[in-house]
Amino acid sequence: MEKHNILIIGGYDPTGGAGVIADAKTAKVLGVNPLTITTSIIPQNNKAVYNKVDIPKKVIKEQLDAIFEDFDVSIVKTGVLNEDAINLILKYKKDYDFKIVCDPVLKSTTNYEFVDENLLEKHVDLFNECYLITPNEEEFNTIINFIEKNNLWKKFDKNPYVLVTGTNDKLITLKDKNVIETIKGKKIDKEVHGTGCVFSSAIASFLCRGEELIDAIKKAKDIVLASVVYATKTKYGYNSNPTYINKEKVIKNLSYALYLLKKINFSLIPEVGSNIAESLLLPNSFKDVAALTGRIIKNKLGGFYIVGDIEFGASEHIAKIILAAKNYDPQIRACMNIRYDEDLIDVLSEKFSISSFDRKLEPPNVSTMEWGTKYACEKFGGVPDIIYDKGGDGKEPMIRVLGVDAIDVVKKVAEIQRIYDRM
Ligand SMILES: Nc1ncnc2c1ncn2[C@@H]1O[C@H](COP(=O)(O)OP(=O)(O)O)[C@@H](O)[C@H]1O
Ligand SMILES: Cc1ncc(COP(=O)(O)OP(=O)(O)O)c(N)n1
Repeated sequence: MEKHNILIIGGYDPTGGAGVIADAKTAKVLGVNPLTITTSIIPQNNKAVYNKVDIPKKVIKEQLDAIFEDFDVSIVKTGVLNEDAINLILKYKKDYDFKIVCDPVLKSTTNYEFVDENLLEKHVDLFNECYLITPNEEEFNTIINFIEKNNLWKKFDKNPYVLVTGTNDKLITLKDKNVIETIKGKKIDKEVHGTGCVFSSAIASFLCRGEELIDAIKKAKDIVLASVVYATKTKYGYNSNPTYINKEKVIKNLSYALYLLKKINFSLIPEVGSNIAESLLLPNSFKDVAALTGRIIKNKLGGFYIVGDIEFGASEHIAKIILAAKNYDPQIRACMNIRYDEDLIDVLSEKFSISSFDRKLEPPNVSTMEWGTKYACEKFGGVPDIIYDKGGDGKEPMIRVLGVDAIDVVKKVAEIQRIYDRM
């Protein structure tokens, strides 16, 4: 029987940017089986929420009965709820041993109020039974003020964890509010629909996989950051896109990229050899970048050898290009250096975006790759497909191909090789 079942109970956002669809996408990306119960249909998009139609209590109960009759559920993650849904969850909590992660969605990013004071008081009954509550700072202050104003602390005989979310997230317990841990984050300049849903369902999913709470939160932070970086642009905003980029994914991409490279007659190999690298999302150092421990080098038969293994921290040179490029486009995580050819560059401009730097302009005491990549990206106004330089004292001219992952880079290299072979 499926071990990792998470039951998501929340509202239905037809765009999939938030609500049970966003939660289910997140759980699925994390290898957890998403069981979902819809409490209300909420027609909306990134411009506005247009309605909220509650599902009848009988139908919510039938969904619960059907699931618990056939599945073991270790974690229940809640989003937009109504009073009937809360009463049923509390009833089931008495009969089944599951932890509740509650994302108290009081209002939407587009300022639609999901919860009035009567329903907020009902939420207080639920909070007491939660393992973790994940309000953003505004929701947290609303909840605490409401409990204080209505003298509702007497309803709490338990002390649930609360993660007050923001750029940095603060883990406390509800009653004594001592800070247990602060989880630091990176803010991307983008307003994305559904980040609260993705974050809380990612935490719930990692808990479902057996992670301890603080580890689950830290790993979920990477997921929600990726959901922002890879968010889907819509007419009025961005929809969250839960994405899991971990070391396993990076190594798999590089392995498949090398498999593809062996399928082409790759001959654009520089004297110093080529390397190909891919990083984790928003790498902090070359240790977050995987590459070949050796090189791709020419053999005497006009082909090439792939020397070494794929390891994180294996290449500082190519890593510096990716580390610099990420500041211009966080989706660019891969790069490969190939042989420079002047005639080729002229032709490539018809198919690829290109920029360059001149080593003669390099300031003293800088990393050439870091300075050169920044220079080329500034000149281009982003990250181009290709960055080249014509070499310098004892330095071979070089073409560097950049992309969203190693597979993307090798596909570009294959096209460049086809163009070169036709010249
Ligand atoms: N633009 C962003 N860049 C990076 N992280 C973000 C961004 N937007 C939201 N997050 C993260 O998603 C989580 C939930 O976002 P938050 O704004 O706190 O809640 P909500 O979206 O429910 O208002 C937080 O950990 C926050 O850091
Ligand atoms: C059905 C549904 N559930 C949750 C939300 C909240 O989404 P959003 O407004 O983007 O807020 P966060 O998920 O970022 O807290 C919704 N709009 N619809």
